[in-house]
Amino acid sequence: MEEETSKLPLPDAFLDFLQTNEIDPLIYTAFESTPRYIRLKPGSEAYLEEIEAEIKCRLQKVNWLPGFYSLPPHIQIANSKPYKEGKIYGIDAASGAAVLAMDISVGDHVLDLCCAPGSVTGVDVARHRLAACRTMLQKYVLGDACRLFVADGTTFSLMPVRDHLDSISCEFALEEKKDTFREWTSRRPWKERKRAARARENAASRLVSETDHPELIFYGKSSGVVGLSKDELYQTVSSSEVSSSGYDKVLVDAECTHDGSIRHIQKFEHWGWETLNGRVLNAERSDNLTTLQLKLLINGFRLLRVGGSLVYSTCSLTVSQNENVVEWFLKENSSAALQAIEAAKDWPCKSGRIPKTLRFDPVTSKTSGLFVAKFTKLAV
Ligand SMILES: C[S@@+](CC[C@H](N)C(=O)[O-])C[C@H]1O[C@@H](n2cnc3c(N)ncnc32)[C@H](O)[C@@H]1O
Repeated sequence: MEEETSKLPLPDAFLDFLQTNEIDPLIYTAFESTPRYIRLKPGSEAYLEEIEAEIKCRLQKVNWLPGFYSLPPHIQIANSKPYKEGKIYGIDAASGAAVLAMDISVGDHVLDLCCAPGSVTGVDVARHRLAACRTMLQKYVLGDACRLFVADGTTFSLMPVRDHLDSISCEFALEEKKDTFREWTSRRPWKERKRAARARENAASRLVSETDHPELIFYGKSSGVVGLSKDELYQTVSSSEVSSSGYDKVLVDAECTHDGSIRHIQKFEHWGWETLNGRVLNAERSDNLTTLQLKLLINGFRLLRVGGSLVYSTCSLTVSQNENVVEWFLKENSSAALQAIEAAKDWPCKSGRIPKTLRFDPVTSKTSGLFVAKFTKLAV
C-alpha cells in the first residue's frame, strides 16, 4: 500500500521536539483522514435527518461513544442552522471520552478546573475564555445548575453548595441578609459592574486584597447560589470537611503544549511556523507547564470527596506532561489511586506507559491526541 505522506510542512525544530519526546511524526500525516466530530444535544435525535440536510452530509454514528457522530474533516458546522440553534456541539470524540470516563451520575457535583471554552461547571483563569463558556451554556440552555468562576485552578477553594451549607445558611437567615445573590441576569446593576471592574483592575495590578474572591461570572437558577450571601458563597471549609463535602467528580483538562491536536498544529501554517518555538517547543515553557499541571492536579484532588473520581487529561502526547505528572502525583499522595476506566473496553485507544492510563492519537483512534488518567480518593 502506498504510504500516506504529510501535507504539513513540519519544521525541523518540531521534528526534533517529536523525536526528543518519542512521538511518532506519522500522526501528523493523518490530518486529512481524521474526521470531525459532533455531539448531538440530548433530545435532538429526532432532528437527525434535518441536521444532515442542513450540513449537507451524512453523519456517521460513533458506536463506542453515545451521542457522538463523525463527519468528513472539511465540513464546517459553525455557520450551520443546527449549530446556531444549539442542536449540535463541535467536540472531539477523545474529549467526549474523557468526560464519559468521569462516569457522572445525576445529582453529582462536578468541578471542571480548566473549563473554557467547554460547557461543564467550572473555573478558568482566562476571563475571555470563560465568557465564551458562559455564552455556550446559555446557547445550549445547560447552565441551570452551573456556576462559572474566573479563578486560578491551582488555588481555587470553593466547595459545592451542599445540604450542610443550607444548615449554615439558617444561621445567617436569622440575621438580616444583605447583599444576597438574586437570579442571574446579563444586565448587572451599575454598582455591581463597577465593583467587578474594580476587582479586575486590582487583580491586574496585583493589588489584590485579602477579601478578593474568585469572580462569579455566571450562575444558574438551580446552582444553589440564588439567595446566598457573599459570606455564605465564599466561606471556606476545613480539610476534614472536604472529605465528605467535596466534589463527587473533578475534571482537570490541563493547559498543555497541544502537540497532540493536529488541528492546533495545523494553525501554525497561518500563525507562522516561527511562532511554534514560543508556543510549543520552548523548554522553559514546558517546565512551567509541567509545574502548572501538577499544581492543578494536586488542587483538583484536594477538592474531591473521598470515594470521588478525578480525570486528568492533556492534548499533549509527551511523557513529561502525562505519565511523569501522574507518577509524581501518586508518589506524593497516598490517598490517590489510579482507577481503570470501565467504559474504555471498546474505545479505540492504546494504554499509556502506566497501566490504566489511556492514549488517543489520530492514527490509532481517528481522533485528536489525548492522554487520560482517572484517580479515585481513598480514605486514609
Ligand atoms: C486544554 S484547555 C481546556 C479545554 C476545555 N476543557 C474544553 O473542553 O473546552 C486549558 C484551559 O486551562 C486554562 N488555564 C490555564 N491556566 C489555568 C489555571 N491556572 N487555572 C485555571 N485554568 C487555567 C486555559 O485558560 C484554558 O482555557
